[in-house]
Amino acid sequence: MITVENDQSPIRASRLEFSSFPAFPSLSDKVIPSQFPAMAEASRIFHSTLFPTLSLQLSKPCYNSHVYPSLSLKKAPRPVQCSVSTSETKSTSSNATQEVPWGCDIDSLENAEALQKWLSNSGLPPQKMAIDKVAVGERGLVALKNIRKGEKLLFVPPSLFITADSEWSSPEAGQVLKQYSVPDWPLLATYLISEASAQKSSRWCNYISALPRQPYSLLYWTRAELDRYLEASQIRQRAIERVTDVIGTYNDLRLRIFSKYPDIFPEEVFNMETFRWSFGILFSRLVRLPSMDGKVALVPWADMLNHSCEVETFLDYDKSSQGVVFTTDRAYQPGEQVFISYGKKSNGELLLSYGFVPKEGANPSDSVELPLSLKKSDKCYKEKLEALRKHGLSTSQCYPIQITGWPLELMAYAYLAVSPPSMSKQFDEIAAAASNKSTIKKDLRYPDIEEKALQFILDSCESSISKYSKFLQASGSMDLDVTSPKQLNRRVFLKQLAVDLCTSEQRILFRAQYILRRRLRDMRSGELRALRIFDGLRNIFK
Ligand SMILES: C[S@@+](CC[C@H](N)C(=O)[O-])C[C@H]1O[C@@H](n2cnc3c(N)ncnc32)[C@H](O)[C@@H]1O
Repeated sequence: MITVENDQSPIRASRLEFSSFPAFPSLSDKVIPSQFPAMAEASRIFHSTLFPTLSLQLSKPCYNSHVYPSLSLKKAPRPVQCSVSTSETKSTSSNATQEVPWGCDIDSLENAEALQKWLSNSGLPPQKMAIDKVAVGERGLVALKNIRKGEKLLFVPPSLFITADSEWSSPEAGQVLKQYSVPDWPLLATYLISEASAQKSSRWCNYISALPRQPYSLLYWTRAELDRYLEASQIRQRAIERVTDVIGTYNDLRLRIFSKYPDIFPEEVFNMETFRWSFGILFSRLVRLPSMDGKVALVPWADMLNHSCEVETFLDYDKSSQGVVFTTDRAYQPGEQVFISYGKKSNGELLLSYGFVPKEGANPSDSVELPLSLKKSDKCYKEKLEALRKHGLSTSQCYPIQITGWPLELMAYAYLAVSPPSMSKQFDEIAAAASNKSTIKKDLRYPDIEEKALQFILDSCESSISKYSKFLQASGSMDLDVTSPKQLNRRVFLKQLAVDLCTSEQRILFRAQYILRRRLRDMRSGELRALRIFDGLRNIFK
């Protein structure tokens, strides 16, 4: 989705309290306005609606993989099994080459003119921008006139939104899905395929023809590509989970609904490839509109805007003008590309949903997931695990680190990991502080084990850093083993994205490593000084 309610993203930590380097104060519960509701929300949909079993599949839960309440299909209370092979199966290996028979290549302006014409005939007011080829994002909206800072733009009326309430070209298909109370995301994914297959008889024909034939997102990376290029990054696991969710969603729809109505949902049209496409479109273009009670919608025209980490303006429904708008936070001159923000997302999240990585250092919201684990050899392993489980956590947790700090929950987890048996009475309190769900005081201090806790985080950072270094060193010689030029181009492109991501994630870890080493050095030299003073005093008294 185009804009995400980033802090509430299902994928990313919600409501983390960050402690910043070097003083560790906490910034808590900063809620950021949402625009392109993207990927994050999708995962919430999967986990919370159709597929109650999915969240249980995570063997190594990331920090908030479990935050979504579960709702289920009214007519299908039985849990759904999603079987996804983690090897390079047909469904994942062939996805790089298979394309749907609609949409277009976005490196050209094919179909863009027809889209603009259709939009103005369908109620889009005259615009100060037009679709054009751009340096960032291939196609985008470019200013036709001077645009002032603080100006409202777009005004896309609700009649042009695609929502869960939109009319179907095939009313029977819509009725069946409503009868099964299919949640918004799978419903919209099915709707898009249904309308695309209706071609000219769909009112969205011009819109669909201008959508990318193959949206950029990690949904289109094969399992082998994820393993090869993203081994060092936790985003690999998130991408696998997302692919699993999409395949599970499709299988669930097929088993429960499509197979019962083969005339309405023929497999030639409603299949894994078309669902990969429609979910790819939703992940990269769906908008969540806070001023419409969080309704999700595809908003033609608005979804031609590309993201910039430097702007802080989001799409939303404007009640006074009754349309989707955004307010510019800077001026634009004719010919300049106009940007919005897709939300405060890390580079990994941008790659996951939108298929791009911002330039190094350009994203102030960038973060990296640091995995932490309890040691199996810990004398209190069982007790600690119990305390963690009680608070919805596991022996392995990922916490996001930013260039400016890390969440207080991470420090709490580290305290728990290094706490000795004599602290067993505090395990519960510490585990609660390590969870983003609990509201208890997070800023714990245990001076006796602080050094050990910091060393534990440092060790985890260094172990992650070495994985990134290994990949980055090896990446230079990768990919020379392909035979076709097309395959080579694709690999070089994916590898570059992975190198950019890994470089940015490693950079954050280097910063954390520096801060941790400095703190440990200061603590140790302080201890040494105290010891010397103590020895000095002892000698005097002798
Ligand atoms: C909502 S669409 C924006 C319109 C899109 N460029 C098009 O031609 O259809 C989101 C997609 O635009 C591209 N995009 C957006 N912002 C970008 C950026 N800053 N850098 C590179 N690609 C970007 C990505 O392909 C992303 O999946």
